[in-house]
Parts: sequence; structure tokens; C-alpha cells
Amino acid sequence: MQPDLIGGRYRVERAIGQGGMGTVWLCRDTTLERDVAVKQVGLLPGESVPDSARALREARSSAALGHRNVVTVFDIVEEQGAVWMVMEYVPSRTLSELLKEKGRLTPAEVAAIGAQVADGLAAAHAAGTTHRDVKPGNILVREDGVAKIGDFGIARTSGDPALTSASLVTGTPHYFAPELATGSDSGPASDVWALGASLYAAVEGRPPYRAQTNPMAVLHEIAQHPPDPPQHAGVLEPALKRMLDRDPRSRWSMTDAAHGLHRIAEAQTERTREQTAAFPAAGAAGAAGVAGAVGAAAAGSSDDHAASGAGGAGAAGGAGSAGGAGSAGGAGAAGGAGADHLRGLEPEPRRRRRPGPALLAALALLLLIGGLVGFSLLDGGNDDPAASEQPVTPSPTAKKSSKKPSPSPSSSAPEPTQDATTSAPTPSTPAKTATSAPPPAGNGSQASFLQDYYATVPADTDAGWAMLGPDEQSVGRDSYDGFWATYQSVRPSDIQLLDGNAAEVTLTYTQNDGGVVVERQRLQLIPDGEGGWLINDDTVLSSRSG
Ligand SMILES: Nc1ncnc2c1ncn2[C@@H]1O[C@H](COP(=O)(O)OP(=O)(O)OP(=O)(O)O)[C@@H](O)[C@H]1O
Repeated sequence: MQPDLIGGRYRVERAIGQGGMGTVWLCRDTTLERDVAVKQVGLLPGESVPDSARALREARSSAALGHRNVVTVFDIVEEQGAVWMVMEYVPSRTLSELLKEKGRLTPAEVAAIGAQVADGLAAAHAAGTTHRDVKPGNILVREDGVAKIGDFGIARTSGDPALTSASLVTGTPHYFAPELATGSDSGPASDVWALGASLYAAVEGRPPYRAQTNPMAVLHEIAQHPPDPPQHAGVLEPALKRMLDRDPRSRWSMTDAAHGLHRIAEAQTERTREQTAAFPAAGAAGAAGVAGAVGAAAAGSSDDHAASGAGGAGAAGGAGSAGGAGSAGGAGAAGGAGADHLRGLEPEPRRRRRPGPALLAALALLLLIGGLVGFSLLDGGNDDPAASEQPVTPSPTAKKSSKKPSPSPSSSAPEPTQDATTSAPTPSTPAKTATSAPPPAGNGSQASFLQDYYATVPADTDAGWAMLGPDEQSVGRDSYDGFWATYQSVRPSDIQLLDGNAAEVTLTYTQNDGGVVVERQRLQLIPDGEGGWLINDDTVLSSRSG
């Protein structure tokens, strides 16, 4: 039965959703004169009365975050034995509703949504809260593409005595991480898996593990086997691989996922801008859609990670990419999708990263190569049109030995810490190629190698690519080029060499539109076998807009 007034303050307008724990109502907050969503807090297994303490925990978990990608809880109201949660009203559809309607989403759409949700969850993790029930049904997507994670109902805040002993199995089995399926407790890494599984479901049209009548059978599958390789993930595939790493210790952190997914989404945006400039007619149609697009959703989503640009090395491993998205028919599709719910997130026509005549040649080439795929990190084929986002041929031009700095000291000997700020190029200085960079003090050291690398990119990605180890190169060349195509320069500073051939460096990226992003990264170097070094891994430690 529909209530009229909840808590003496929230006037019920209409039902807006039905969840496992009851109806969600659109209400008018008569005090603040604003719309809110109100949901009755239900019972979890083992409970006999509504748990207002749990509701309060959810309220605290999300209210403390105050993040644009987290649904805020405003209030908890107890009335006649019922507990009501008053939330920010998000006119939206859930990701699961979108999937029911569309079957599956494109990698570009999914990257834009995933990047935002990862931002919200990364903020939760930084605040010590694990969501524990990340799934498509808890991801709300607004008409303008903004995505929010809601339903922190079973969130656990580290150190919360009321929850630290809980052994309740909660959450949705399809999105359970392997460590949960084998009885371990959930932690932030389990949220990363669950988000990866949700994005997998979004791009594939089905969860990573097939539905079974018995939930225990699903858990058994998760515990025993890797997911089926995705078939439609395109540029998203490396990121999915890192998020669905069965080992929680090597799985991406949520911050890594946010960065990686933003890189994919932003590379799409950059291509959209170029496309709009190169094809004004298509752009006009796309402007309402594409241009607002991934950009509005992804860039706008992230105050913290806007345009994060780490990894010259492509920490982003997988993510760094988006070498070019969409199908050759994308311009029309984007324009035509103008009235669609996610019109802004449609992929744009594939094109190569450099503007000018190469654009037309590349588009023509795309028409020819259509659905060819040259990429399969999860050992999967890929028959989706979006798969044309993936590299078709690797670059034949990299000349590793001629582009790398000269020899370095023993790979096993830790080097002293040094600051390399002074010899780095400034943002306004076009990047130099490795061969033209003056050898810094301590020529051959890891620090000089890194200086050389960041003097090489973004101007010469052939040479930059040749300075990466196999793990970094697993992102794919197109992804790598796509990442660097969005930046005009990068300046390294404060290089700190660490034990184990690791280093930390601060990178100041200048985007093509003049925006600046500053990141602190940890890089893992490996010897190249010729006395030099390769960057084989990188992790973003912090990021801010300059
Ligand atoms: N803050 C909100 N603003 C607008 N609509 C919402 C909001 N929260 C939930 N909804 C809508 O209400 C529906 C039900 O939400 P609810 O959180 O109860 O569902 P659920 O996550 O499927 O259920 P469960 O509680 O079993 O996890 C959602 O699918 C969504 O459409």
C-alpha cells in the first residue's frame, strides 16, 4: 500500500522502482522542497526486524563520501516499526535495465560508465568502506550519461565493530569474486572484481558466469574457473582482464581501474573532438551526442581523476587505450542515436591518432578492415564490430636499440635516490625524441632512462613503445597510441629510485586542450638484455588536475 507521508516530512508522489527489499518511492521533501528517493529498509537473511543500525551505517557510508558518483543518503527515518532511507533522487535507469533494453552496450559506453563508478568506489575505498554488492542493478545511469553507484546497504566500513564479525553471505553471486566464493572475507579487491564483472556483463550482454538454477553452482564455477573470454569487449578487454584477475593481490585497485577506464573513455572523447573538427557535418549530428559524450560523462564524472593521464607506460596497462573506437559507420550512428538514452556515449568512427591526411586514409582503411581483430588478452576471439577498435597490425617501425638510452649499471644494484627535475622538458616545449635528448648526469642509469622515455613521448610513440616491457605492451599498440594522442607533452620530476628496479616519478601531463594533470606513479623497470631498461609496469599513486 502506498504511504502518503513518510516521517512527517516526505510526501509520497509515486513508485519509481522495485528492489529486493521493497518499493522505492519518489517523494517531495516538504521541508527543503526538493525531490528525494525513499526506500524501505528490508530484512537481510537472519534478521527478524528491520535493522535501523544497518541503515544508519549505509547512510553514514555514503553521506561521508559526498561524491558525485555515489548516491547520497540524506536521512534515515523510523516510523511504526519500519525504517526508511531517504536518498538523493537520481532520474535514471539502472545498468541492468539498460541491458535488458539494449542487450549490450558498446565498449565506449561501458568505459564511460565504469570510469565514473570506479571513481565513486575508489573514494569509498579511500574512506575505508567496501561496498560489497556492486552489480548492474546498483549502478544508476542518468540521461546525460552521469553514472552513480548506490545501495551501500551492506557496505562494510573497516573498523566497524558491528560488522567485523559478520559472516553473512550477502551480495549477488554472479558478481562474487573468487576469493568470496571460496569463503574469504570481502575487501576492496572484491568490489573491483564485482565492477569488472558488471562491466563484462554490460559489454557482453551476460555476466561472466552463466546463470544456473542453483546459486551454489555459480559460486562453484567462480571458485574453480576463469570467466569465458569476452567476445565484444574491444578496447575494454585489457581493463576487464586486470579487474577480473583471479588473484586479489595482483588485481587492479579501484584507483587503477578508475584511471584505466578514464583513459579509454577520454581517448574516445579526443577522437570525437578530432572527428567533429574534421567532419563538421557528421560533427553537427554528433555534437549533441558524441561530443557531449564520453567527455561529459567521463570527464565530468571525475573531479579527482579528470583526464588522468598516467602511464606513459600505459599503466593503464590495459586501459590506456582506445586507440580508436567504434565502427566505420559510427558517425551516422552517433548522430542517429541522438534521442537515445545513452546517445552521448556512442562510439565515434574509428580513426588514427594523427589529424590531417592520415585521417581519411585511416577511415578508408577501416572500411576495408571492418571487423578484423588482432587482439585477445583473454584468449577470446572477437566478432563484434567494435572490435575494430583493436590494433590490426603492430607497429613495424619501432627501433628499440637506437631509441633507448645507453647502457645502465647492474640491474640488481639499487641506485641512489636522485631528483631529475631539471632536465625534463617543459609542457610548452615540444617533446624531443630519445635520440636527440642530451644524456643526463649518470648516463645509463634508470633515472636517465626515465627522463629519456618522457622526452620521447608523446612525440614519438614508436620509440616510446620500444621502451616498454612485455607486460606494458600487453595493452596493445593502438591503446598506447590512443592514450598519448590526448596529450601534447609530459614532464617528469622528482624521480626517486627504489629497491628492486622500481622508481617513483611525478608526471605533469599537458592535454591537447591545455588542461594539466599531475600524477605520482610507481614504475617497475626490467633490464632489456642490452644494458638498458624497459618500463614493465606502472601504478598511479595519486592524481590531480593541475
Ligand atoms: N536514488 C534513487 N533515485 C532514483 N531511482 C532509484 C534510486 N534508488 C533506486 N532507484 C530505483 O529503484 C529500483 C530499486 O532499487 P533498489 O536499490 O531497491 O533495488 P535493488 O538494488 O535491485 O534491490 P536490492 O535491495 O535487492 O539490492 C532501482 O532499480 C532503481 O530503478
